[in-house]
Amino acid sequence: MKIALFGYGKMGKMIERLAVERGHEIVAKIDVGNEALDFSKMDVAIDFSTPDAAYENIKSCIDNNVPVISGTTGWLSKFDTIVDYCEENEGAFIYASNFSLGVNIFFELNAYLAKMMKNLSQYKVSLEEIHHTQKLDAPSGTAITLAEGIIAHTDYNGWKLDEPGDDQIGISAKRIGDTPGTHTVDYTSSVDSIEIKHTAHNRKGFALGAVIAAEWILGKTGVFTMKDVLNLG
Ligand SMILES: NC(=O)C1=CN([C@@H]2O[C@H](COP(=O)(O)OP(=O)(O)OC[C@H]3O[C@@H](n4cnc5c(N)ncnc54)[C@H](OP(=O)(O)O)[C@@H]3O)[C@@H](O)[C@H]2O)C=CC1
Ligand SMILES: O=C(O)C1=N[C@H](C(=O)O)C[C@H](O)C1
Repeated sequence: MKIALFGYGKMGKMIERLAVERGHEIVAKIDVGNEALDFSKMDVAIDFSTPDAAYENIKSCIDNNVPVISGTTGWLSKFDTIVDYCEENEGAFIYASNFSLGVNIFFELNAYLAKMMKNLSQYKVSLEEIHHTQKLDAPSGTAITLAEGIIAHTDYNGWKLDEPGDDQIGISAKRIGDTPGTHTVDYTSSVDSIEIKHTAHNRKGFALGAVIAAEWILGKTGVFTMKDVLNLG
């Protein structure tokens, strides 16, 4: 498979390594604008760029009939627009705030726990995410997906960084050293706490998930999720 990498930073380089190990070829490594790109050489594009760049990168892939996988976080105000654009233009697109198998299992566990906690008003939920100091966005995309997973199954009305209202899920975002990504969901009452936690030890799980998603989307049309790719739940 001929893969174009939009974003050749920490994730782009890790994806290159794993993709080549799986027998794929990297035909483009794009770090800035994409004016001179030859889309006809690409079977699939993988975008791990920046919050400012992701929307245009994804749109240009759809415009050129190249299936696109995006893991870039921090651009979700434009997500619905891209979904509509992809459907109108019969493109192929997968976004995931986190491509690792472990986090996608964690998302299922989070939803299951939220359903059990729905009527237990003595417990207040909160989220914590810890990442490396170069991360541009806060809270992390993964923390937002976790919050949305809880909101879908409880009476919480939204989430907020730090100091949440009574009906909001508080998210604490910490930036420490080179931390690849740690997410904790905590339910606390006056007598005890229940915590579930996912810790990434490195970026390999994210990168492998993105390459598997790229292999899966080839030949398909539509907007998909990692739940489709991994056949979870
Ligand atoms: N969904 C998931 O599983 C995961 C998502 N992420 C997300 O992926 C994104 C990238 O993460 P990471 O690799 O760590 O970040 P890096 O900062 O290491 O890499 C981002 C790269 O994008 C480049 N870039 C800037 N502008 C453009 C553009 N217009 N088109 C293409 N590339 C561009 C940057 O180049 P330059 O340095 O020259 O500006 C840089 O090389 C982040 O949003 C992060 O949150 C990260 C890990 C897992
Ligand atoms: O920026 C990162 O590094 C990561 N970003 C994603 C996020 O915002 O959730 C996924 C992972 O946690 C690493």
